[in-house]
Amino acid sequence: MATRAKEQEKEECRRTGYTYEEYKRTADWLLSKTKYRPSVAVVLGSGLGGLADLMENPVAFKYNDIPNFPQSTVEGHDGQLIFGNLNGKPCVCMKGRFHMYEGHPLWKVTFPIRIFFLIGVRTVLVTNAAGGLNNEYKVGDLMIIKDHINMPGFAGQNPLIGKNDERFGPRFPALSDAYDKDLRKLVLAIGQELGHGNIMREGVYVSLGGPSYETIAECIFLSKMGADAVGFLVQCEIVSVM
Ligand SMILES: O=P(O)(O)O[C@H]1O[C@H](CO)[C@@H](O)[C@H]1O
Ligand SMILES: Nc1nc2[nH]cnc2c(=O)[nH]1
Repeated sequence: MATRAKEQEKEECRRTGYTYEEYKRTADWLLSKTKYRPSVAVVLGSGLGGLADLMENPVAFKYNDIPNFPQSTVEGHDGQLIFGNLNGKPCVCMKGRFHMYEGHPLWKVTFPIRIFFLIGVRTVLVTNAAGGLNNEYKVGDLMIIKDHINMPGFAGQNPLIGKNDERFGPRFPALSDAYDKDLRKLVLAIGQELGHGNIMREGVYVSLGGPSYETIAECIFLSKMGADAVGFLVQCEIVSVM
């Protein structure tokens, strides 16, 4: 690797985040390239990228082309940010997300959420492929997250570590209502209306760092702790802006 690139990588590792101006630069770049001004963002996890193909009049940006944007390295995560209309409503979709196990620090994993905030998004729907822990769940069930257990947080890994910028939220955000009650009710009601009531669940998501999946002993432990499903870091995306 060239010396300059190496130096840049080291510098990135030393950081705990971008400056507000750096986030703003990315947000302004996107706003200058599209006329869409979405208030809703959807993060599409493994196997769920197909939703972006339903967007009308899409305007797509490869993550590589967006200033400061991290790169997707996981199979099935396309690495595109797509603006367009979903059912007539302007939305922005992330086709592919970032994970800690790819080597990204958490402030980079959550980078797009701060960009969404700066472009005017106020509702974020986060999706992900997770492992079921609740014995009553079946393969293919859809669980709405009502609360989470942040295991990496117990070990000092949190996207909010570092100097706090109040423009993104308080130093100590309360998480007793991290997942909007009305939105959860709405998703359940729509699921039922569409005839999917039999696969709809509401539960607690526990996040681990990955990439190795859980042992049987770990699944028993996580389930006893109160978790219904397990995956690799979704909730940290939620808390990066409060
Ligand atoms: O939907 P995504 O974000 O890819 O998440 C799930 O899928 C990947 C592999 O199973 C893991 O990252 C897991 O958390
Ligand atoms: N951590 C984790 N992620 C998953 N994604 C899909 N299945 C699983 C699983 O069993 N565990």
